[in-house]
Amino acid sequence: MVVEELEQYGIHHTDDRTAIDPSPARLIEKAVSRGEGILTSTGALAVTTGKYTGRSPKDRFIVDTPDVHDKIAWGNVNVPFSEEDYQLVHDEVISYLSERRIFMVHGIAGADRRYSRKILVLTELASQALFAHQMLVRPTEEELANYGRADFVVMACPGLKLDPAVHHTHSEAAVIINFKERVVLIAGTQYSGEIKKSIFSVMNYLLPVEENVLTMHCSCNMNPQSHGTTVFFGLSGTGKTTLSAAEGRLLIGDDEHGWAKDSVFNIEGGCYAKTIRISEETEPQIWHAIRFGALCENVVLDPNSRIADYDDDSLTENGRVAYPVEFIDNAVVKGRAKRTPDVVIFLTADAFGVLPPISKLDENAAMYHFMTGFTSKVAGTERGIKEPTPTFSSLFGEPFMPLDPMVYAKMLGEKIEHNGTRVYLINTGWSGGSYGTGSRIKLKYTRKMVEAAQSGIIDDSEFVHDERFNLDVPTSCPGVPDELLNPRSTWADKDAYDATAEKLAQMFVENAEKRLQSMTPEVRAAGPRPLGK
Ligand SMILES: Nc1ncnc2c1ncn2[C@@H]1O[C@H](COP(=O)(O)OP(=O)(O)O)[C@@H](O)[C@H]1O
Ligand SMILES: C=C(OP(=O)(O)O)C(=O)O
Ligand SMILES: [Mn+2]
Repeated sequence: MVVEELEQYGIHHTDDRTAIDPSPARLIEKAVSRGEGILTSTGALAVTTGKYTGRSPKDRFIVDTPDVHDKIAWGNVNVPFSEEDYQLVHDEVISYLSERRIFMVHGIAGADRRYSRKILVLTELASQALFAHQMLVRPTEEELANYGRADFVVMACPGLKLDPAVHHTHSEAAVIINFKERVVLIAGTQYSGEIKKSIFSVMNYLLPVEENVLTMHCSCNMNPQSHGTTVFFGLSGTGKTTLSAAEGRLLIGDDEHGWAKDSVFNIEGGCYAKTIRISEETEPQIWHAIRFGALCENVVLDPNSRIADYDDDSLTENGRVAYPVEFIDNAVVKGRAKRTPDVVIFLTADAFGVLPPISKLDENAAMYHFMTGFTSKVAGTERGIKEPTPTFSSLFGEPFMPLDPMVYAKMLGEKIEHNGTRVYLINTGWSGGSYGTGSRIKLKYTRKMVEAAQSGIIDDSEFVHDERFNLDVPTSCPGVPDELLNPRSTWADKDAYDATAEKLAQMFVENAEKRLQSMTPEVRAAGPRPLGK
């Protein structure tokens, strides 16, 4: 059976210890007995991932085959890889896996079964199999019995180091997506984020092209009474995971969703939260999800008590924990809502400390900011990022989007218009100065702003128009000090604020000129307008 199944994917397996869909308990026992990891004091499995503790965008490739050649937005993000080189790496991966014990996880991407795809993950590590099991949508027994051939196969070999001179990769690591063969090859990196984000990239191609479903880099939660849903777009570190796990809301998912004509659904079955400086007080739900069945990556433990020190960044700022959605008390285990989002929130973490913490966007401003995707990358999630770095990333997720950004932007624009969705821009970044002088806006205040946007009460505030950023800013919000809502008032040095704000407004304009040629004049006019002073 196993041998036959693997043969379908070209693996002539000789090791009879292949493990098929072991339970989390068995995977954890295996991982511990093989020395892959240890248990934390709360029962989570803890591993370290070596050199790669974050995603490695320079090592990510898409195979340039004729069927996708004209559809992919090739460039720095979607880097082409030749079919010949793919074959070389593929053969290497196949012979590597053929000689080893393999862990197989039959998973699903897409909680709304009308749009789901079967994803088979093959990995050499029990701990990565645990990750795949907890992070993908878990098939029912019936679905497992009728699984058949997978739609996509992910082969993860963290221990296989490639040779750039031979394999024409960027380094010893590579993540290579092949839409023709329906295979993802991962070599040389153990950071599990590569598994989930490569599957996301695959879905970001398949669902818009084959199903007319908009895929989004966002979290999603629901009002338990009205069932109204909110999606939170945002690049890494802006607060998707943190803010979607909220008291009094039902969690749908923390990172990847589809928006169909009559539903919004999680692409995954688990969450992948940052652990750095987490506290029980500010993030209680995530805190309590760090338990047996969860996988911690690069979290520092006391050698004897095995108590985690979440403040210790000596391994990385990007410590993580992966857990199934049901580890959050109030999760929608089915992973979908039978209605479309009422509220869209764009999260940005502005390290300049000059954008208002909340503003309301009309349709044109929503399109402008979706196309622009401004934030500051925080340390750790991507290799090489050591401190907050301003960046523009279309759709708040360019690294994962294989198609032209306009494809997704048009779909979102139509959906927002059709649904009458309210859109807000929320800055979870700095206040009272830039990174270094100011401080990060307090999570408790951001949560209040999110609640006010969700309930709509924020719309009852007075609004002032910030001329420079061209944003409508409320002057009050329940539970938030008024002065916090106007960033200029939080800076002691007003001249410094003006100069910094002017610089950022100018960066928006330059970005639009360079990268967003396809914006309509109305959309472009909705962006920042430097005051020239
Ligand atoms: N005001 C705030 N809003 C959101 N997150 C905040 C805020 N202040 C600090 N943080 C921290 O920033 C990080 C946000 O990361 P996360 O929620 O994992 O983002 P994402 O899921 O978008 O990558 C968390 O570590 C959180 O504790
Ligand atoms: C896992 C990731 O996602 P996020 O930081 O958005 O949670 C990542 O970007 O590697
Ligand atoms: Mn996240």
